[in-house]
Amino acid sequence: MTQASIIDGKAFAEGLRGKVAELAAKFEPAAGRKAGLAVVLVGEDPASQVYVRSKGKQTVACGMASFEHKLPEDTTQDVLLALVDQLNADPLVDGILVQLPLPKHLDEQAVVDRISPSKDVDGLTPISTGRLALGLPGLVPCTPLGSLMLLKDRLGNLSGLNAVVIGRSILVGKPMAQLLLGENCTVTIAHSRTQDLPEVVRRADIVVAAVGRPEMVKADWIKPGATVIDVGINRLPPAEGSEKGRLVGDVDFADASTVAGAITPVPGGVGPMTIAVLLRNTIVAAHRNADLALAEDAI
Ligand SMILES: Nc1nc2c(c(=O)[nH]1)N[C@@H](CN(C=O)c1ccc(C(=O)N[C@@H](CCC(=O)O)C(=O)O)cc1)CN2
Repeated sequence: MTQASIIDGKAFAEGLRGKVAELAAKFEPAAGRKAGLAVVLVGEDPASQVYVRSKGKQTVACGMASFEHKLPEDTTQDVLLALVDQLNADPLVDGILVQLPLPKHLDEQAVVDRISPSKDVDGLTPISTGRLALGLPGLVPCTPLGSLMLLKDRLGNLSGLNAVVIGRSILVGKPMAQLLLGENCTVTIAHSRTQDLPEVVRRADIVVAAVGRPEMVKADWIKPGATVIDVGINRLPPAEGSEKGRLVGDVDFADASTVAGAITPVPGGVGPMTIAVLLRNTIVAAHRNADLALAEDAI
């Protein structure tokens, strides 16, 4: 039985952060200030708190300024929009990220829409989304861009490959499909209403799973030798006697590894790329905002 090679997102992310740090070190004397990232967290969601803490630490470790804004769970839409306006106007802030999901009473899309496109390091505003769809340069959502970087590093040219993206979220599925289309893949977006999903996935040279259903994709869904990118991060219920459940992806890793050519693990695959690409997008935005040249394709 063959065994898939493991795509090490943690190591790749470390390399990317190293490149960001080099650029940030050169940016500071050229611009007369550090590149800056503002992260907004509303409420007490434990996973979001961990991600936001990690973002702050990694921003500072790369030599950029981190501005953290923590708001209570009962924050009103008006207060949140006023904070986004304030960050849009702040010349020390190059990138703004509102951690998702927001508490249910808030209108997520309206908040994202308020972010200035020049500071949209999450790539979620209508302008960024439209530019991606048109194939124009812009800021691209972090998880899909990180997944594409891993794919290109593993496979080189993706042109002509069949890609199936499972999931159609704004954060991952849709932008991922656009990025793969931009690489001349033949792209299928599968979702909860797709008929005979295993059969659709079996045609794919590249599978990107982003549905949020623990270990849904099995070995017999995978074309032998396919490259599998697992975007899912699901915490299983804790086993008896332990406090925390195991973290698994949307792909049954042990099972799919017997058929795939290469596969990302969870943890240590796509997850670490999400924050590394956020830092990459921040230094890119900083150069644009300060009118400094940067070879964006090189990072
Ligand atoms: N505004 C945004 N909100 C959210 C995004 C986003 O890109 N923009 N993505 C996710 C959460 N996320 C970052 O915000 C994120 C998820 C996972 C990881 C990560 O490194 N995961 C580790 C495991 C971590 C653990 O033990 O729990 C891994 O996979 O190895 C980083 C960032 C939703 N919200």
